[in-house]
Amino acid sequence: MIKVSVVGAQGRMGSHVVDAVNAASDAELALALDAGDDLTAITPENTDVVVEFTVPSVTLGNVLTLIAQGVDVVVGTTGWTDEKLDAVRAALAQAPREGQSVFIAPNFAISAVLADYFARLAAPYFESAEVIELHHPDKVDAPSGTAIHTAQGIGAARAKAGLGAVPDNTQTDGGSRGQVVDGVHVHAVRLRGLNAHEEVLFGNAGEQLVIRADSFDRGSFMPGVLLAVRKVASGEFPGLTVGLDHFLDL
Ligand SMILES: NC(=O)C1=CN([C@@H]2O[C@H](COP(=O)(O)OP(=O)(O)OC[C@H]3O[C@@H](n4cnc5c(N)ncnc54)[C@H](O)[C@@H]3O)[C@@H](O)[C@H]2O)C=CC1
Ligand SMILES: O=C(O)C1=N[C@H](C(=O)O)C[C@H](O)C1
Repeated sequence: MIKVSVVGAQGRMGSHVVDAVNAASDAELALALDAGDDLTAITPENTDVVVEFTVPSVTLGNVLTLIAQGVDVVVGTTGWTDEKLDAVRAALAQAPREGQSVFIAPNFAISAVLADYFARLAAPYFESAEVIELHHPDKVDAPSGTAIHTAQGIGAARAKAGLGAVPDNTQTDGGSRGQVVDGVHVHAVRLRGLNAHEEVLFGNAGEQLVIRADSFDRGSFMPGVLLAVRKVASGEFPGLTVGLDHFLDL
């Protein structure tokens, strides 16, 4: 049995993870902690893997504390920058247990992971590319971590293919052109009734490709979370891994 603790256990995602762990035949719930709880209660004696779904402003601190506690961590919280990822790598290099793992996924839903993957494949073939993400209005960050990751992937694929800047003759902009991430415009919609959705638009003269992923329910993230827990617990992924695509045979 994999002993799993959940940090952010009272949140929208954390509470689903608690239920998913309780329902899994190969995992058991250890501690379920939330804001104000002492994370040093989590130790290698009671926990193999911690699942962390909190808020962008606290996740790095939580992950550093958990690394120092000697446990593996699966992170779904957004807000990760290159600097923060470097801080995790540095902490892992000093970790108390050999082969400790941290896994961070911008998105655990298979539809979103594949949309992101397909977007990277398509990117070299189109002059224009834009990303639209659409979420529930209780989300605290914009654009979504997934949209940033998708735009970064498109930007890297365009650069590798030698594509220049996307065509755009906008002369005035009050903010409607969105946030530019690695040369790709990213737009965020917040609408009651939505959960988590992303559309990637590619354009050439006379043609368009749209890749869309819709997550209608938070249950859609749980198979990916449990897959990550099992992969991390296997000990085959020491160090920092980012993205569920690493665990899929793509
Ligand atoms: N990677 C993925 O597939 C997904 C990622 N997310 C991301 O997960 C994060 C959480 O999303 P939700 O569950 O919707 O948010 P939420 O606001 O419902 O839950 C966050 C929870 O974290 C708790 N918390 C705050 N500070 C804490 C601390 N210092 N220590 C422990 N717990 C603390 C809060 O009390 C709350 O219960 C967001 O960054 C969101 O973007 C959301 C859905 C899927
Ligand atoms: O806050 C959410 O809900 C989600 N957050 C993640 C993100 O910002 O990409 C993943 C998914 O989009 C749901």
